[in-house]
Amino acid sequence: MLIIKDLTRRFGDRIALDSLSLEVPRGAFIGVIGRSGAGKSTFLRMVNRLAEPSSGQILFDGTDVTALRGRALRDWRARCAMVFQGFNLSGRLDVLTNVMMGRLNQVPAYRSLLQMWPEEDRAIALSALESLDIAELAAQRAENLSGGQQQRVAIARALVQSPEIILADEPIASLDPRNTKVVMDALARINRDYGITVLCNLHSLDIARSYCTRLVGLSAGRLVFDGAPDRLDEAAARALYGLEAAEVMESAAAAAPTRRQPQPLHA
Ligand SMILES: Nc1ncnc2c1ncn2[C@@H]1O[C@H](COP(=O)(O)OP(=O)(O)OP(=O)(O)O)[C@@H](O)[C@H]1O
Repeated sequence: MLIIKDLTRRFGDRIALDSLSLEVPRGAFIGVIGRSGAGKSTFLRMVNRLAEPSSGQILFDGTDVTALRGRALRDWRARCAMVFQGFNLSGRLDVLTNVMMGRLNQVPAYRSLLQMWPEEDRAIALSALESLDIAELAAQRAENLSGGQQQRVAIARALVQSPEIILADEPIASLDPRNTKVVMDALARINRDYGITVLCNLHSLDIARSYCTRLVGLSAGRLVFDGAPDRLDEAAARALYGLEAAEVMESAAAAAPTRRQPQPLHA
């Protein structure tokens, strides 16, 4: 169980996240929604400790994550893998090496520098690529892939960390609708098949409602909604999206009303 207690982050006078408290059970698929600047990225980055809280606590299975230092902090970062909007791959390296980078926590640094990856890590990386249906891309340079393929490589890299949580920060923001579906289906499948908790920042309410089992809505750093997607009514949408609420609700209603079942990546 991930427990967030009164988590707050200030940047000077500005409060990016304001006393957020949440309990996230294992295996949840949570969509973090809200307008630009609501505090979604700041929240996810603090869970991974890429950003430091100004106050408050993050607990995971009883461990105080906010107090971790050194090796224990590196281990935590391996247990809650991040997936970014911009993929963060090394474009000139091949796909397999990019994925094996996710094993760095388990491999001495000199081995990765010398490209001396243990056979076992190669096998783990290949198997992660297979589970995302992109094993045939293993030898290609990452920069030659489409956005959707690159994001699946980034998800494979997250998977080989054997994480308990995946923190996906706008993973589909730069993708077209087809690749959006491929990437969201991949996250849904990982959540379902491996029981990995997923926290996913999303701009699109339509996508959030289709894929997530619970929505956490932030507005100006404060929690204004926490519940099942079908409980997000017009009043909650107004609290989240202000004047744009009607527009956002309309486009979400026009899309599939029920939670999408993940489809095979290449049906
Ligand atoms: N490093 C920083 N320095 C100063 N202010 C920051 C910094 N990072 C975030 N902020 C501010 O904190 C607030 C929350 O930002 P955050 O990026 O978490 O929002 P968001 O909901 O993820 O937005 P978006 O959807 O546009 O990515 C914003 O007002 C932002 O300007």
